[in-house]
Amino acid sequence: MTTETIALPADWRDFLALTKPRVMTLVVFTGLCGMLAAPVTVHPVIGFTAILCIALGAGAAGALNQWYEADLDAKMRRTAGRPLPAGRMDKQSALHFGVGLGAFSVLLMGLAVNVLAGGILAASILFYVLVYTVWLKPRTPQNIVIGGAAGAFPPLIGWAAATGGLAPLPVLLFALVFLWTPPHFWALALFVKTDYANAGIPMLPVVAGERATRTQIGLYTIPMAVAAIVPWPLKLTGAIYGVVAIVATAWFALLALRVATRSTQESDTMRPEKRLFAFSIVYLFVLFGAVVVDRWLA
Ligand code: HEM
Ligand SMILES: CC(C)=CCC/C(C)=C/CC/C(C)=C/COP(=O)(O)OP(=O)(O)O
Repeated sequence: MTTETIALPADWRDFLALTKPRVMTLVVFTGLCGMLAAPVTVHPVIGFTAILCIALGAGAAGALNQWYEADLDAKMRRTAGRPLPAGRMDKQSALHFGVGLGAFSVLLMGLAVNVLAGGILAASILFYVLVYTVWLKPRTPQNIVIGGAAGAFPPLIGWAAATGGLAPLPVLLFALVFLWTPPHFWALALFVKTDYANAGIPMLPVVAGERATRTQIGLYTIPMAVAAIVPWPLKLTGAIYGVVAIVATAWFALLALRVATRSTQESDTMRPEKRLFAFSIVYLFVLFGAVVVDRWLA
């Protein structure tokens, strides 16, 4: 009899889980909206290929992140059930899958769509894996501020895929996701703080405490709101987007203000923090959807 853990064979669901499919839906949506916001008509085959490449590239980034962090993921309740820490997949398969998928997505984007879109896709995968996952995440609570740039690239990739160039609107959309990431993540970090502390990851609530994290959430919401609303006065979008952005941003700001100004009791349920985190996701879907509706209806 042996006491060794026998790894169960991974099936397609485990490979899908490696790509972090739920997070990636929003990544792909922002890329799609970046593409549809551009003032050109994209050939459907090129458009479909570009979106497929963003999805595969983002999936590759997620797989390489999980390959590198298998030991850390095993220490956190939220992530312990993932294919690698749960022993359903060996690390080499995850590495091969991530590298293969990433190379394929970048090559396909570069060859079938254009070199700029392929180049930014490659940069976002490398940024997420090397700059965020390997370098910053284990070292500094500013990890997600700088590393978060990786997740902000898709609107630029979508726009570049459609036009072969860049313009002020996708740059502002990049800024919006970039400035949105700290309130999005730190709201969650407040209620999964113990997980990060157990795994020894220096996330802001663990290192600087809850009070400082709440203040930072409030502070980042201000430039985020500016980036969200400013495309309208700059005439980069029309009034449909402007009104949606103002209403949704006001709502976001109220939830963020509640989180920023509150003191937490030990037994607290963290409801305002959970609401801000949940709304942060709806917020980006709504704003990016509004950019496209505005472009096509106005
Ligand atoms: C460094 C930046 C970011 C960090 C550290 C971060 C972290 C997280 C974490 C830990 C979760 C918890 C759920 C899970 O384990 O899947 C989550 C959920 C989510 N994140 Fe982020 N995130 C970041 C940036 C982004 C970006 C750029 C997007 C999309 C544009 C995004 C979209 C989402 C979505 C849609 C969910 C909900 C997933 C679900 O329903 O399970 N995140 N994020
Ligand atoms: C187009 C392209 C390549 C995009 C890259 C996508 C990207 C950077 C998404 C960022 C979102 C994300 C899952 C962060 C969490 O990482 P984490 O390691 O802190 O979360 P975890 O603890 O759940 O693993």
